[in-house]
Amino acid sequence: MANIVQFDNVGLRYGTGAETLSDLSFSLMRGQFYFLTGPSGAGKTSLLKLLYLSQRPSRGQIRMFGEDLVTARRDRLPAFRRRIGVVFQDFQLVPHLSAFDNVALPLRVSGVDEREIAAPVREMLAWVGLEDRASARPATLSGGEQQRVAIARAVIGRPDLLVADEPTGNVDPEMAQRLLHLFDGLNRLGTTVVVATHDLHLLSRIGTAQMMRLDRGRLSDPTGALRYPPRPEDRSNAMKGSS
Ligand SMILES: Nc1ncnc2c1ncn2[C@@H]1O[C@H](COP(=O)(O)OP(=O)(O)OP(=O)(O)O)[C@@H](O)[C@H]1O
Repeated sequence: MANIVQFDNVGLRYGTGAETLSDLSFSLMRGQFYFLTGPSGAGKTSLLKLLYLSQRPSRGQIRMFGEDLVTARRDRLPAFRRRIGVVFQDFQLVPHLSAFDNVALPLRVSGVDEREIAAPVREMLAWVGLEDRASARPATLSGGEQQRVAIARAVIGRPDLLVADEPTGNVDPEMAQRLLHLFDGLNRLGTTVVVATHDLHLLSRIGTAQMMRLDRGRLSDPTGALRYPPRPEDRSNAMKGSS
């Protein structure tokens, strides 16, 4: 399995304060599902911001899709971003666009023919239970409805990497289950999925998911599964397991 993201000794500091994230070294594998957990303030959103390129690290190296992000030219970043679907904690819907046009946005940005946009957008809105609200502006939608529009927008372009920040925080358990099913389906098509959540109930739903746990800006990785390169003892354990 190829890795799609690799962090080496990454740190993030906002302004002149202490580091919010420290010594992050891990890789994310293509087609794998990850849950990111940890207490409030541990740095989950900050780590996701590094993943969806809204923050640059203060130190260390990040490789994504085989390229070094830290040294990449700024004009390369939009091309990277088009490969990443993001469900923001505060949704970040475009206020003057309808639910339909918000969901259509990634397809239009990627230059998909206008005649090929309506069907998938309607299908996606139906999946998240909003087929009747296609023409509604975000301000007229409830928090949970806005969240579902945000999710539909994040997944419609079948991104290589999906990053979701508490994507089920505003919906009931039944809808949470349905949305997770959507992520799972996308993951089965090859998208690497990273979901930050406090919802322990969700974690048990994807049996193949790996856990990433942040505590005060550091990743605890008891299994060594995220470590790159593997520690010698992980390598020998893996060899023992395969014999
Ligand atoms: N733009 C910023 N400027 C300064 N400090 C920030 C900024 N964003 C986050 N922080 C600080 O970084 C730390 C980690 O915040 P972050 O939002 O990443 O945590 P979190 O694990 O996502 O929390 P929660 O679960 O409550 O959403 C917090 O102490 C926060 O105050």
